[in-house]
Amino acid sequence: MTSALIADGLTKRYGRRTALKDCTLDIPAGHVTGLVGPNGAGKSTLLQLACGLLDPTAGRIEVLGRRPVSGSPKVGFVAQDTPVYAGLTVADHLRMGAHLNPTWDSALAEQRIAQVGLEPALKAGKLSGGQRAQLALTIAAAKRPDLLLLDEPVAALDPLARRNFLQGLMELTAEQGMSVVMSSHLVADLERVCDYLIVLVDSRVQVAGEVEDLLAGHHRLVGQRCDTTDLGAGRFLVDQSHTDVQSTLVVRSTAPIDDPSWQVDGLNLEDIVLAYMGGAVGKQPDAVLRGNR
Ligand SMILES: Nc1ncnc2c1ncn2[C@@H]1O[C@H](COP(=O)(O)OP(=O)(O)OP(=O)(O)O)[C@@H](O)[C@H]1O
Repeated sequence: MTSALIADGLTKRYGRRTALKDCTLDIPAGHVTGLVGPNGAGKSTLLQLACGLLDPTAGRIEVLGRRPVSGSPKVGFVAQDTPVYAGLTVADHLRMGAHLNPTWDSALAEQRIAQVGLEPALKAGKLSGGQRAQLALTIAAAKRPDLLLLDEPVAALDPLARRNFLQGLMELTAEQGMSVVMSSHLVADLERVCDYLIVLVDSRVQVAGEVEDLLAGHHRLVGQRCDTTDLGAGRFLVDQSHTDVQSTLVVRSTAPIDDPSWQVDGLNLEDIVLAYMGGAVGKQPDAVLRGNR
């Protein structure tokens, strides 16, 4: 199997509101994928379509080569509010997980609970946000899924708890070789753990690809004020700002830019994400938009 998730023209509408529009993706298996975008961009909707909690309005989605089915043992899902049963203990959660999941790995669950310092007899309602997130991750991972979907798993965590959570996630992916798709607003965190990135803005995928390729393929160009409508073949404008004398462009390019009229610098992942989130893509003609995908 080579794809963890394929979407083709995937669209989800709630009544008249479009949450996801014409989304086309092919996420290779074995990656930790970051899903980033502003509030309301459609991230949760995409994850819920991927785990079978929602049905598409139009288009197609395939997860691990099949149409998503809610409750599949091959797919683990941790929802945005890391739901746990307040009246049940940590140990009760593990017993329930074992009862409900044919592929449950008790050793993994118990080892993780001990490792992250969760007291088995403690009721989940008494756990902190970070501990709840660790419990939810443990339950999802102990299913030994091939794909783990995490909806803003670290949003409520302090920096130390976040680091511990992400460290735990990296260990799990290294040990189990599973694919992960994780939404977050914290791009610096995603940069540490993700090797694939999707930027979703206004219900549309603006860019998706291997982090390494995105870093290599995006450039900041600074030079004399210019007309940006013609950047040349294979170059696509992502964002632009101008003063009276100077233009600063963020450009995606299929080849290195070797042009003495520009000062060309690399970008980090956060720069790239911000360029797409606040950038010129949505204001460009269709031809340029298509080129960006
Ligand atoms: N059950 C629903 N009924 C109606 N509209 C919805 C529903 N769920 C989501 N939406 C709308 O769909 C759009 C996408 O929402 P979604 O929750 O997928 O965004 P998101 O990127 O996850 O946002 P956030 O970063 O704030 O969690 C939003 O405009 C939202 O208001």
